[in-house]
Amino acid sequence: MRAEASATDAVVQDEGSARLIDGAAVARGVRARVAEEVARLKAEHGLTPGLSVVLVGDDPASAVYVRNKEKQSVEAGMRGETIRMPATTTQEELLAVVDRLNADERVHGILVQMPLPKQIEPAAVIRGIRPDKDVDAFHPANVGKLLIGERDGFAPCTPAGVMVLLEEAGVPLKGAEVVVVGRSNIVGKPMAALLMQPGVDATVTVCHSRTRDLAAHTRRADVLIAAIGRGRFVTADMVKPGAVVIDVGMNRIDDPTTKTGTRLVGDVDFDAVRSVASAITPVPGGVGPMTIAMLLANTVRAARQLAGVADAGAR
Ligand SMILES: Nc1nc2c(c(=O)[nH]1)N[C@@H](CN(C=O)c1ccc(C(=O)N[C@@H](CCC(=O)O)C(=O)O)cc1)CN2
Repeated sequence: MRAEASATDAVVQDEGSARLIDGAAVARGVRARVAEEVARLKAEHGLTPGLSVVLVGDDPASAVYVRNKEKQSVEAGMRGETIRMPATTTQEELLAVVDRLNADERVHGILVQMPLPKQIEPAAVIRGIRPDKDVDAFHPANVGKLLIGERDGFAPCTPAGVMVLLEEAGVPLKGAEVVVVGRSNIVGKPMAALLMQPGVDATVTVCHSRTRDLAAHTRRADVLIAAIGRGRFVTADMVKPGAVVIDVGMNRIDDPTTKTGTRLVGDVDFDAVRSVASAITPVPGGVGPMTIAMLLANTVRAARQLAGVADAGAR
């Protein structure tokens, strides 16, 4: 199966402003392809892909993401489970659970939800997950494989989702100037690696909080990817007219006009940038929904690889 599922209605256009890249619609397409592949694996190989998510503590946002991961994996026909552990869990206790999942043949994908409580070192937990079940693709073995282009590893879900959005929106990348703002291990760095892959062939610049004259870099971008974690950081004057703008940010800000008193904004000043860009992802409804869709796609691939079943799309 190819994750680059064909989705209808990926792009919506309003007069006089940038096309909206509809991540929710593209994610639905990816999930539909995942469900088809799960049905095939069950029927032809008696194989049910299994995803186990571990949630430590009671971060309210994490609880929502984890619930959606289980719900969407079950809807796709997979075996989905959530293991909930208290906020007082020690690193050893968490590693013991990870070890059990590593050894469980019904489990093909393991994910430990981030952030973790302070007493637990995320790097130690990530290293504890078997690389061939590491569907988050945070393990150094998968990071390395991505960088050197070994295709049996996994790509992290959020940047992999951005690649699918760009493809669905028909954005040309070969030789294009792509500027990534943000250098995190989860988004910025793997995003740059995916864009540099042979066959994609973008020219990539990675900027960050210490970059001198950031706007001089961002204004050169044909495709600008904002992943710096600061609300509405990218303003209209930082964007080249006609650029494609992908907003990976998710920042909750106070808004007394809403029922909850807060609102989600991206790293891009959406209303202003929309009148300069040619296409843009909204927040919410842009990159966010792709994260879980790509997690399901990675889990199906893990199941296939662990069982030695060929990719139907590659036959
Ligand atoms: N182990 C991991 N932990 C975390 C990851 C991850 O990929 N692996 N990413 C984020 C959280 N996350 C998934 O875990 C995630 C974030 C956002 C969305 C999403 O669909 N967002 C919606 C808006 C949701 C809202 O209203 O709050 C959107 O942007 O439209 C899905 C998954 C950190 N932890």
